[in-house]
Amino acid sequence: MKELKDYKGGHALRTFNLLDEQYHKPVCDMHGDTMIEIKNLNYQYEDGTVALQNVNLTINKGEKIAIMGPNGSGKSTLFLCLNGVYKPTNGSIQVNGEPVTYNRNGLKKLRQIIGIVFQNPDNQLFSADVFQEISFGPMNLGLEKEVVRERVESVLESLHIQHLKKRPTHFLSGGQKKQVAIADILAMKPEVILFDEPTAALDSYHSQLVNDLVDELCEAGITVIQATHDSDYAMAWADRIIVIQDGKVLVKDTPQKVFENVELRKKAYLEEPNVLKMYNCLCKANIIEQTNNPICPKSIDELIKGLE
Ligand SMILES: Nc1ncnc2c1ncn2[C@@H]1O[C@H](COP(=O)(O)OP(=O)(O)OP(=O)(O)O)[C@@H](O)[C@H]1O
Repeated sequence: MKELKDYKGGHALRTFNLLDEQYHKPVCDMHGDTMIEIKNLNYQYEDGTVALQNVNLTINKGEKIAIMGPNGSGKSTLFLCLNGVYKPTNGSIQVNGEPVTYNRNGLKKLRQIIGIVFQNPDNQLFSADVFQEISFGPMNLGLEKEVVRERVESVLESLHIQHLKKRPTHFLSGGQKKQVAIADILAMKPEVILFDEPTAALDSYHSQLVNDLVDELCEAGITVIQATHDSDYAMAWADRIIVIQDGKVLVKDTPQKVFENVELRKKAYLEEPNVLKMYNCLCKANIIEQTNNPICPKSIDELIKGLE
């Protein structure tokens, strides 16, 4: 069993036990194996709104993907298609090489593989108390009561929220609801987790908790796809950024390539990451020689280390 680092200040998620029966996949270099293949995906809402148009994407196992784009560009709709809440109007989605089927069994199988943490936890939590809430998914999988209990306890412990176990879900604070919504999904042990703006409405302490958890999941080999408006975070965290606008994929590339494209940033209302601003200033002042260092580091920490 591999254990991850203890968290700064000892306050956060403690260790997340990897490679126990928690996850199916061992920690290894899984990049390169296709996890999700989306072909010509279109989605139109009942009122006629076309939310996704001709989306083509390949997402590899273990990849860290940030989905960015202005409000209303189609990020949440894409997530809901990936989790089978919406059936594409046209096009197809393959997961682990198999096309998604929209009957009961097909959707059950899909949701075991792909979990979604909704932007607003009130759309996700519906059980009377936290224990019941987190048990719901594993119970639905038909697991033994004792196995379900163990899974719930383990997830509560990993997230450091054992104290919430008996609390009514509707009395929880926004940050606590978000943690329980994440626990819901972890208890299902998915291979892919979709986080729809996971730190929106969280204070900096709880944002850090969520970001630390995401890092642990990635280290465990889970494929994580996050919708975010935070350029600094996406620059530092993502392997690739997919930019969506008006339901279409504008670009899918490394964070550096995406953010260095000034036209694209303007078009998609993406903020310039601070590290890139600083890098450009240092290049202009000849403190960094751009010819020798043509790629902007992903974070200010890395940039400073490079100057030492
Ligand atoms: N239930 C619905 N019925 C009709 N149109 C919808 C519905 N839900 C979303 N839309 C529309 O679909 C488009 C894409 O919305 P979506 O929520 O996917 O965008 P988003 O990129 O996630 O936005 P945000 O960054 O604001 O969360 C928008 O034009 C939105 O108004």
